[in-house]
Amino acid sequence: MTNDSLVIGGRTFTSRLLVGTGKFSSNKAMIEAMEGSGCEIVTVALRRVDIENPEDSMLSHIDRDRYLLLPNTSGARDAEEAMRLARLARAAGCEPWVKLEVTPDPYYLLPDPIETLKAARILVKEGFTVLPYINADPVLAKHLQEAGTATVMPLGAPIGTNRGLRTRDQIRIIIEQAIVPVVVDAGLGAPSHAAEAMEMGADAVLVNTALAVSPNPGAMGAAFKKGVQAGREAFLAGLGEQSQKAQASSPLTGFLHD
Ligand SMILES: CC(=O)[C@@H](O)[C@H](O)COP(=O)(O)O
Repeated sequence: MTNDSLVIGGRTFTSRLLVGTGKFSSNKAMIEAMEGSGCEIVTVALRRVDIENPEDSMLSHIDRDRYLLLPNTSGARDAEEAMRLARLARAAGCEPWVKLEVTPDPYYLLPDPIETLKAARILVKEGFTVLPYINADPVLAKHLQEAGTATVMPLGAPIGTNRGLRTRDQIRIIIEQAIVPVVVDAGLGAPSHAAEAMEMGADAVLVNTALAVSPNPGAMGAAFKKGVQAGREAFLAGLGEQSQKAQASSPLTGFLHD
């Protein structure tokens, strides 16, 4: 497929699969997953790394000429904390891009819509390219886009649950109304989940846990890559409508367009 690039914040990407770097058993496993997936954007939790230290044991493994490092504010419990982390990353020389996550509830890790919107408005004004992680709420997604976020990132299911597209109907509305790329993030536990999101018209997906917990992260990354590509190609090709009633596959009349 040609000329089907993903544009986020004015930058063009070939891959529609973003990868998270948490929970891997080793840096080697993380790199294998990244390479297998063909991703171009990797997100890193600012709380887990020493962003100011190029020798940081995890960061030093990521080739920044090859991957765009997308700092995330995972662990932030309110807007202030998230903004502090984002500014810290920029001050340390990272690109002014941030995956904005505000998750006050440690049990379900569901994002706080009010604090996320508050932080997004301020960070956009400060010149950040903001990619907010949200529950699959179409009204919130609209507010964020109006505030100038570069994407919206609705969750398929809570982080780390591998439960797939539990929020399917809401994501469908977000996609229908979106004016920025929709990146389905979190809970995608199998390549088929990623394919389903892409078939619906999502612009990209972000996956971490499914790769990190696989005994073979490189192969799982490659499997997700294929799932994303297949879903995208099916979306562009145009899927048939679903119906309740059976419709014969071999009608007795001639070709539809004779
Ligand atoms: C790494 C990251 O950004 C996660 O917060 C993200 O939401 C991924 O979720 P999964 O681990 O469920 O793939």
